Amino acid sequence: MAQRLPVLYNKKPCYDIVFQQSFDGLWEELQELGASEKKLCIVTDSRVDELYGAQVAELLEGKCCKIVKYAFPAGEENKNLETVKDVYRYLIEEGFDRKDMLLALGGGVTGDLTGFVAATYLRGIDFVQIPTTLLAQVDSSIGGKTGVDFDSYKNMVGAFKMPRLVYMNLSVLKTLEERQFYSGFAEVMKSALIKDALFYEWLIENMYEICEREPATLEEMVIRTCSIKKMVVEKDPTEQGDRALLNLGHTIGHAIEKAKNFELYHGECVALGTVAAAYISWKKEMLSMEEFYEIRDMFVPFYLPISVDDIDPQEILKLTKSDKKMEAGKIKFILLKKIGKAVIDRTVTDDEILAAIEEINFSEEDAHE
Ligand SMILES: NC(=O)c1ccc[n+]([C@@H]2O[C@H](COP(=O)([O-])OP(=O)(O)OC[C@H]3O[C@@H](n4cnc5c(N)ncnc54)[C@H](O)[C@@H]3O)[C@@H](O)[C@H]2O)c1
Ligand SMILES: O=C(O)C(=O)C[C@@H](O)[C@H](O)[C@H](O)COP(=O)(O)O
Ligand SMILES: [Zn+2]
Repeated sequence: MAQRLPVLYNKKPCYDIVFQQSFDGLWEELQELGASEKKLCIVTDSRVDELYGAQVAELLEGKCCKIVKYAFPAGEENKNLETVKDVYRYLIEEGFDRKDMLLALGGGVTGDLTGFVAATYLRGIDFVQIPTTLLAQVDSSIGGKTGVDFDSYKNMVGAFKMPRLVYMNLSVLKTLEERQFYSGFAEVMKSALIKDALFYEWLIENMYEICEREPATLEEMVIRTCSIKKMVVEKDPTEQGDRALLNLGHTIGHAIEKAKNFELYHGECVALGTVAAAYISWKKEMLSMEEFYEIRDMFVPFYLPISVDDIDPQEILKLTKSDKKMEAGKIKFILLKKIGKAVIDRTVTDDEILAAIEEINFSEEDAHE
């Protein structure tokens, strides 16, 4: 029996998150959304297409009006308006109208991009999230933040657009590359750090099983992380307030992602940004020194970086201040009071940011320690 978490939007039931171990239950779920009468377009990236594209298409073949597929080249560098335009053109050629539906099959790049196409094509068309990376399962497929990068600014153009369904086949996590798996784990850690100290303890206790990708452990981990995200986005769907807590590690993280030209993955940059945010929290006497080191060192067994080489602190500062989180000239920073409790802070100074960047700046001395 599939596990299911309903998500509310403006206090009304909006969509379900369905947890399965295969794609077998997908058609049944789509049928509930009237898919028999619709054209469906699977939007995916080249890598996921190779792995799962045919399997998902075959499953839906002959059941809906028409099933087509659009695959774009994998990678963050393609999460942009050019790819969006390519998808629009394909949908027009295939005669998609407002009653039809898009299926985002892939990681966060595919989900963000397809969701944005769904928000804007013909002023809005339904879409379903079928997340296939750990990151997309625990974070990006839920909550309706969609969008693309613009001129290398992260997520600069976007829309809130709720999916009609989030269908997770947890078994696909076994084909993820190590680095991608641990990149997704950074968002798991983030969720525990901002909201759930007990879950954080559980992650430590289950470290071995998580790294081994033991299916029952992964299932519990994904469901618990999704429950945190559900709780946050239900209270504040359009980030007027506390949803910003989900941005822990992202303020400096997005700056590093851009500065490194997407060489480092999103979750890796979130890990670095979280260490920096925890450092600022310690220096502001919000977080104890012990907790700072505890948080920093917790990333290490999950192969996540806690320092980065070849960065220019002044450039990172500049990029941090050009992210979307500026309000009336002040950066909205997410800091930690303790493990399991984050707060929004608007008092972080340039010097505090620079000191935090220095803390994560890899130096020759670190190499000899
Ligand atoms: N909308 C949100 O709330 C939200 C939340 C977090 C992150 N994001 C965004 O998500 C993006 C990162 O997502 P991501 O880390 O999933 O990256 P991604 O979508 O680029 O996927 C990473 C790589 O894994 C491959 N892949 C996907 N599923 C696979 C599988 N099962 N087996 C093997 N390979 C597979 C992909 O082809 C790709 O090469 C960033 O753009 C970030 O900004 C959005
Ligand atoms: O869902 C949210 O809200 C988040 O902030 C989740 C983040 O993990 C995600 O990376 C998001 O895309 C960041 O949003 P942005 O508005 O800072 O671009
Ligand atoms: Zn993120």
